[in-house]
Amino acid sequence: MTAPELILTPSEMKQADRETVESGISGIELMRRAGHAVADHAEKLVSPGARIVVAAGPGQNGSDGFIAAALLVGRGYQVRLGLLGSSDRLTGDAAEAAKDWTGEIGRAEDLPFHETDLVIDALFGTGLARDLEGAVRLTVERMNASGRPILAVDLPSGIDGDTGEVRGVAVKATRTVTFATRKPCHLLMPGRAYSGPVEVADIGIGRKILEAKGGTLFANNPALWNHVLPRPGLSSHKYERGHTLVASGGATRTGAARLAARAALRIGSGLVTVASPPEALGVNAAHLTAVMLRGCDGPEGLNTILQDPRFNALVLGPALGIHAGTRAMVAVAVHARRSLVLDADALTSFEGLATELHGAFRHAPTVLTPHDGEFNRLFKGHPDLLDPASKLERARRAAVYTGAVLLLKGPDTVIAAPDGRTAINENGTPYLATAGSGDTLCGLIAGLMAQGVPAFEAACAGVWIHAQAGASFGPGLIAEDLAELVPGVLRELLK
Ligand SMILES: NC(=O)C1=CN([C@@H]2O[C@H](COP(=O)(O)OP(=O)(O)OC[C@H]3O[C@@H](n4cnc5c(N)ncnc54)[C@H](O)[C@@H]3O)[C@@H](O)[C@H]2O)[C@@H](O)CC1
Ligand SMILES: [K+]
Repeated sequence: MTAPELILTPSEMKQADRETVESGISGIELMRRAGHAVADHAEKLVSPGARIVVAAGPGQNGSDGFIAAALLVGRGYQVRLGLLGSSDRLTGDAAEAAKDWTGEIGRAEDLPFHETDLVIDALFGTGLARDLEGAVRLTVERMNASGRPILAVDLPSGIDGDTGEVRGVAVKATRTVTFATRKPCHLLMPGRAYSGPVEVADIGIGRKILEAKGGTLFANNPALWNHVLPRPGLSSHKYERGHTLVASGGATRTGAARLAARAALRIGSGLVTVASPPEALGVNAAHLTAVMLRGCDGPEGLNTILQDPRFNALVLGPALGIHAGTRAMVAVAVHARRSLVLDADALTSFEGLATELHGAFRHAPTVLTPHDGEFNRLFKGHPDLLDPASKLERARRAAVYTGAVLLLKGPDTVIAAPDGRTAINENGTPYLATAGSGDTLCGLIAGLMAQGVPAFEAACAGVWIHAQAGASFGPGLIAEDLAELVPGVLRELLK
């Protein structure tokens, strides 16, 4: 089984680095390995004889640049190096690394970015501490304007390693070589777009150390959850595969629930029922076949249905209406302690009332699936949840606050569990931004939970499968297609 891909934050990586040094590999040796990895990668991009320009910063990111520059000269490249600031100010390992370079040290500001075959960006890495301004800013702008291929060392300079945000201005890299693990900025937008394809170089920091210092943040891919996906045995029957209930909106707002229901069925929920307001029974009945239908008049109706313990997973929110009745249905669901997915109107009905959800979901597996707008409305008046610059941090805090798995949607969907585990998704496609796409996602997650998949894994798997299905279709995708594409994705996963 492949191990899940760990993502370490800059400060976690610093600790892993320190621990590795304590275990006997020197700091300068780690830097040399990093420099080697950069040189090796550059060699894949341009052939010996080519011109390479290295822009080095004052910290260890610059040191990696110095070491790579020296190696590349030895391999027959024409290398020019420019430093930000004066070389007299380099200290410790950085001063040591600079000694490898015996060529001229120019000023980073003066480098001929337009007249080179490759730029190596070694200005700043994980030590970026403030926005880029003045001469540094101009240097980065000139680098970007050159139109030449840019290889970023560790991360594109100007991108915040934790948040993926641009600090004033940032290098638009063609590719990035990073060390030991990817950092959050390689997966979170806009950092992901600025990084280009990212190669992770092994510089000898062991998995045990990485797990001890990080261990809570992952790239969302099948290695994280494939082992808990339901694999029905020969003797399984539908009642063992769970029963998902999806609440429908009124007569003119029923499609969302059916999309969710269909998705729950496709992902393997043994039975799926749409709980419909009496006035919408006709329209729902006209469109449902394998999915069953039951009348459900508001919170009381839901309470009655949930007396039957076989309904073990529930979707509330899609087109349900923004009002007190929806809040009351959420309260019924919470009280019934079923696996629960809340989206759309079920979240927006609590606009400005998030305190009512404080700790509310601690007692049953629950997944909340807001996009940024819904998140901001839901947690209005809670700056501690809204203000962190990092999407990771916002999702993590909201998960702890509510006791639910918080799935914050976007091109870089973040899934955070109250216990701290967090994953960042990256297989999304812009074609998923289509009406009803979110309803389908709810159904996938609830359908997995109905089959006993824990909330965090169900949310992660649901997001990934949803995105994979969308990507496999591409242009022209509509939400109705998504559930029909799920079997193809599952077939690959369950091989
Ligand atoms: N385990 C790892 O990840 C390893 C990382 N190494 C490298 O070490 C780097 C981190 O090194 P450092 O901690 O020295 O940090 P950086 O080299 O990223 O930057 C720190 C320096 O930049 C200055 N600085 C920060 N923001 C600035 C701004 N906006 N404008 C002007 N100056 C600014 C700081 O004063 C400091 O001198 C990594 O990115 C990576 O390249 C490798 O050398 C070895 C192993
Ligand atoms: K860099």
